[in-house]
Amino acid sequence: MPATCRSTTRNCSTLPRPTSKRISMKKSNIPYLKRPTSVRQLEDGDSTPRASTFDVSEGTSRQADLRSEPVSMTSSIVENCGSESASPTEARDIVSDMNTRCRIGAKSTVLKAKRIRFYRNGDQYYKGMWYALRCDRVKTMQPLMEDLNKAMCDSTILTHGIRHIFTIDGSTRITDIDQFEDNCSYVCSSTDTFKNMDYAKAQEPSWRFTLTSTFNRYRDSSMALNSLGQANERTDFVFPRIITIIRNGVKPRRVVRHLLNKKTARSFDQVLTDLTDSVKLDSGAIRKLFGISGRQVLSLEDFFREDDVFIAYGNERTAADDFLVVSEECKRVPARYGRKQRKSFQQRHMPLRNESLRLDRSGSVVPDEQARHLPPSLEELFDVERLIGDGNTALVYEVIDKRFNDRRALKVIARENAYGKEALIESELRILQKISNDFIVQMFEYWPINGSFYMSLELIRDGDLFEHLRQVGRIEERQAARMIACVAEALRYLHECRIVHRDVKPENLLLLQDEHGELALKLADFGLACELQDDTPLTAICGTPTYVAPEVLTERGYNEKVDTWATGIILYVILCGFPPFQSMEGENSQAELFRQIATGDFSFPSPAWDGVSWAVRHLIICLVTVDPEERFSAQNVLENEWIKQFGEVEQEYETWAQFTVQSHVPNEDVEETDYEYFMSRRTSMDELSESGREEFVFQRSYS
Ligand SMILES: Nc1ncnc2c1ncn2[C@@H]1O[C@H](COP(=O)(O)OP(=O)(O)OP(=O)(O)O)[C@@H](O)[C@H]1O
Repeated sequence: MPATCRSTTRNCSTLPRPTSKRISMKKSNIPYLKRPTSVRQLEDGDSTPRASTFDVSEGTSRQADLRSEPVSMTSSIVENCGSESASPTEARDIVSDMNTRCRIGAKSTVLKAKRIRFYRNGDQYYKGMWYALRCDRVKTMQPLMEDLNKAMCDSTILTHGIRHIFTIDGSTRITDIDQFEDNCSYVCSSTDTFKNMDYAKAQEPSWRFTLTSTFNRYRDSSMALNSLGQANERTDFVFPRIITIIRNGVKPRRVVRHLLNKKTARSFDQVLTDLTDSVKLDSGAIRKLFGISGRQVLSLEDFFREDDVFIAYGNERTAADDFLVVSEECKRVPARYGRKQRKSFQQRHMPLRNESLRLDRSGSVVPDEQARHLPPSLEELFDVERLIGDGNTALVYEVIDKRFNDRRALKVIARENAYGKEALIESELRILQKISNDFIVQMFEYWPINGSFYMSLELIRDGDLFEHLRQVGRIEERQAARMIACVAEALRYLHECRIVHRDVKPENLLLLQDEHGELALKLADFGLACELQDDTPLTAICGTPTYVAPEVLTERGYNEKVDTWATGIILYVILCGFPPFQSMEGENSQAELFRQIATGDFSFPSPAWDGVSWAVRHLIICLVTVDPEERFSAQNVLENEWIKQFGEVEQEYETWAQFTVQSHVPNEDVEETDYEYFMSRRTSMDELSESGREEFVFQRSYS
């Protein structure tokens, strides 16, 4: 062995993990050789791998190298390797690799390989695989087939293995190794039927018409239709709809919510691309989608049928078990899946805890025990007492801060949930650091540790407004006025600071007793909050369906007024126990819900609203106003007579309010029973809020 090789071996084996090894190999104009498939094989004395594969997908620069230079060994690899660092295992592999190359260099100096590209029969999405065929090593078809089978087949692609190889035009079947020509492309197939297509024009799945299981059947029509272009795709059936995508894999699986509407669903292609980005399958692009009912998604319209929960696959196989939603996944999947169905929904009721729609903060499932285990540096500071809150992305614990012997809330966003959302979490932290107000939950400290985030917050002991409502059913006007004043105070402060909360809802309003023993509220969860820049309207679609403002859905651009819309919805809900906008289960509930929100069409049905003042109805109308310009601001709320008088206004004001409300809501069906109201409005729980558990239904009496 030449001296250079020996010294290389010694240097490489002592080096830690590489950072630039691959780059230096490229610089040396050596084609990018994959590590020999088996180190053992080399150590056993078979000093040269039969052939090395070149995966085109690994980078264009490598392909360029491959095409421009013949396979040869130069001492520059050896020298470059000496400047690298490698982990012990990797270093051993590198050494074997280098040894192999050096010995090759020593023995034969020049190795000429044929550079051949292999495609998969009928796979328009496969960019091909380069293969360096050294005829002195691969003398028959059998070892070549073995290599190709290893590199190109799996349980879903070419499942029967490669049995036939064709020239790129299908004119000839290759039966002898000598038939391969340098710089030519070939097609590998399991069957003897060649599929004629333009293999060189490989592209990522375009998703227009077909997916893999029906792939072959539809391929030709798909390609023909693709050429018609996106403009021809029908979208007249598109309406605002939230779909839930479950990533296939080990349970509990990642669950992602996605809003479809005219803007986000212009084409099947666009939806699949967006879903690929947010679902992040290990295997790359989404290639198959099935509705939870088992129906495969083959077109844009399939997203708007009865299924709104889908399982996403790349190249993985489907299994019946994938369609069963386990309990840890249920909290992010609409209630009707995996939970007991409600038998009756004849009365309107409070929604289930509402999940925020945050396209860019879709969470994953992290078991409580996992998040409960604090890192050592925090274990020194806190004793965890109990879990007090379970949000979309965070778990909140009551803890004792040992430094001050004081109770705090510790909000934990586990790494699994924080992954990819760091910027948003940091924005939440930035905003929380900036603000301080009596009506907002205070953050004291925070720690980003190993990808997880921990926030020490003011502890609010009496739970949240949602749970309170669940217990009491409805809140009387005097109390409601105090509560809404708290919300308005918090919002006035935030809006003055040019901050929009974007997720005001009962679940994010924490309860405490003020110094007079009255219930007060503090606003929490700034996970969706953002700062307004100049007068630029916000456009990101987020919020919670029951409370979301129409301008968010219609994507006209919005500002801080989305928070006062939500305040109006909350005021309505706390006074009667159900939200103003609801849609009927069994129909396309979200579409109906969003349609109602967009039109702002609601009323005060009897008997739930009997006995509720006209003054507060007037305030609700001023808040639940479709035009944000016309809608009350937080300041307007604080100046409102009903708020200022704690729900007990003068008769004169009440008479004026009655006149104004009745002229605004001329067709109010004051005589309706709940059931009649329900049927006439064709409303029910929206997809996110519908109750799958009886205990979440308000036990209200309308006497
Ligand atoms: N400071 C606090 N004191 C007491 N309980 C709290 C506190 N902060 C949050 N909680 C409880 O924990 C729950 C979840 O907290 P939070 O809403 O901040 O989590 P999240 O995952 O960011 O929420 P979301 O589901 O809206 O994304 C709240 O609904 C509330 O019940």
